[in-house]
Amino acid sequence: ERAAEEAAGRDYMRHLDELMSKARNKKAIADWDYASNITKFNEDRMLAVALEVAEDEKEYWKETMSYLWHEYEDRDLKRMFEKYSKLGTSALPEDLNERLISAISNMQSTYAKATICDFKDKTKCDLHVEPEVTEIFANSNDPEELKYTWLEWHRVAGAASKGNFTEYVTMDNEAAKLNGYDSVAEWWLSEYESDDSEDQFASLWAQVKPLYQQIHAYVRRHLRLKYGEKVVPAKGPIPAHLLGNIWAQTWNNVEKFTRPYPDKPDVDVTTALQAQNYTALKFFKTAEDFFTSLNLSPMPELFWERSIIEKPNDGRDMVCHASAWDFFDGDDFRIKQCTTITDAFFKTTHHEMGHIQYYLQYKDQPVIYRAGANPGFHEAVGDVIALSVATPKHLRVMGLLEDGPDDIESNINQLYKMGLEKIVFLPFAYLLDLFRYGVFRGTTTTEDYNCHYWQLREALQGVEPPAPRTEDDFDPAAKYHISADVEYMRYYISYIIQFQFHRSLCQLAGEYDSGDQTKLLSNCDIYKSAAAGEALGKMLQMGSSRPWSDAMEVLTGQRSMDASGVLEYFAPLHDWLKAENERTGEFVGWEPSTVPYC
Ligand SMILES: C=C(C[SeH])C(=O)N1CCC[C@H]1C(=O)O
Ligand SMILES: [Zn+2]
Repeated sequence: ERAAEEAAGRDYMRHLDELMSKARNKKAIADWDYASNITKFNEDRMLAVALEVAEDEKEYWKETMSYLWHEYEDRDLKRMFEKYSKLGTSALPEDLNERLISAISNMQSTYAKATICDFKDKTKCDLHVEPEVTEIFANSNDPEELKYTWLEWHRVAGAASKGNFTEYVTMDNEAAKLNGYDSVAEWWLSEYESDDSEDQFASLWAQVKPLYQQIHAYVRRHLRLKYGEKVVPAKGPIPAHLLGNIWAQTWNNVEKFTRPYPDKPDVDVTTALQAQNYTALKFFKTAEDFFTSLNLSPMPELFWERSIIEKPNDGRDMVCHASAWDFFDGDDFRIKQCTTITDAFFKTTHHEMGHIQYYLQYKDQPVIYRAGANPGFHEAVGDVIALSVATPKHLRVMGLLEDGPDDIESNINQLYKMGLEKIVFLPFAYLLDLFRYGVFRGTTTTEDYNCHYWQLREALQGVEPPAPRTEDDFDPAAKYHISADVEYMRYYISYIIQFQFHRSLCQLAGEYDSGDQTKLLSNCDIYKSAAAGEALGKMLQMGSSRPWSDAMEVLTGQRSMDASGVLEYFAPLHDWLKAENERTGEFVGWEPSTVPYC
């Protein structure tokens, strides 16, 4: 009897998979059309399709819940039913779902359309965050220009969305409760499939915090030398506008004037890319070549036809923030990004193509399993490839870096450059969702949004705002993912596990052996390694069909996330920074900020 019931359940799952493939395809097309051309017409169509699909999903859900899947023996069949039992935002009554979708699309539109005036030419007022504001933070050395630009961007893209954000929190929490979660925080955490995920995240931070504090202290000293004691306090947090990035999330743009050994040859990839006339298309073809060198999949024809790889110049409003899209029909996969010819975008292109590669590897899974093993896995794929590309060894193979010394000092310079991207990012990524967990749980109310945000920014990241802040400001929404309802713990996890993946892939490629000092993890390049490619492909093909520990084990032999990969990779830098901060007597850590923000 039960066997017959399970057989009926299996048939139903096959049928539902077909229906869900069509529903998700229809929704993805409407979402793409809106994000790539923000008009009232496209917004209305996106909303109408979302509500129509939500109604269909409600019907499917009723049918799904009529099966006795809790008693099923077949673990895989049970896993599929369990995942389909979570209706998501479609569980909301139509009017509340409409309010939720509108609140998010209003924030997305505000962020995409936000412009500021130029500091030097106040008549030029069409500066967007990409590329103009990003470019100012990459190249300006004028604290006043940086402060002005920082304040303006946070006014037009942050404060402007406070109302919509509050509406979004209320509606999204309602949806969470209808799915059996106390708040959106628990819903987001459920994606990591452990009952102690928050403790795991906290323990990872405890492991990497000492390394972060060392690089923070070193950078603060060099910024103080450059801008003076009045601008950069000796023992205080670092003012957020001086770190080369509008969100202070990665600091690679201060590398050129803070390098440990300035007289060693520079590794300025941006200059080389521009000098060699790289184009956005060449970025994509180069990234594709790395994946095919591992015997992984090339980009399909439709990808090249339908992706948007440069900012359109037809005056349309578009969500420029880089994204990779699965249209759930097994053929249509696209990237949308506003490429500029910089080292940062060269890496972003690999990052986005990592998402596409994951989509391609699991495209034959049932739709319900076409996701990362956990959200961090999806963010790690492209970055793992970029870790190989970023090595001097690989850059020389590409002709982007002339031959130079492979001595200790050059290696410290290289590790420092990588640390400004990978170590520095960890507290930022961690705190962004610590902030939102507090908001969803109600421990942070609308009266203390900005205060709690900056308390976390000071406590974990050791940065402070360039000027006093009040609750009329709403600085979190000045970051795309807060305005676009994109969970962010995935990036924190990615920046930890990508080093576990990199270490295993490097061992498979014969590029790394922990006992062999001549094979540094930070100089490993897995390019053309069939063994590495095969192992990576096997993990990616699993999608979310098994708990992420099983996927992690397939590639690394480990079943848990740990910081041993990142600590091993940066060990020489950690030692060097400790010695250097002792030599200069730099205070490690930071005293409370004197800038009022609560
Ligand atoms: C490139 C993407 C799209 Se998934 C992105 O949002 N990233 C990649 C690095 C961290 C995070 C960010 O830009 O904040
Ligand atoms: Zn990503």
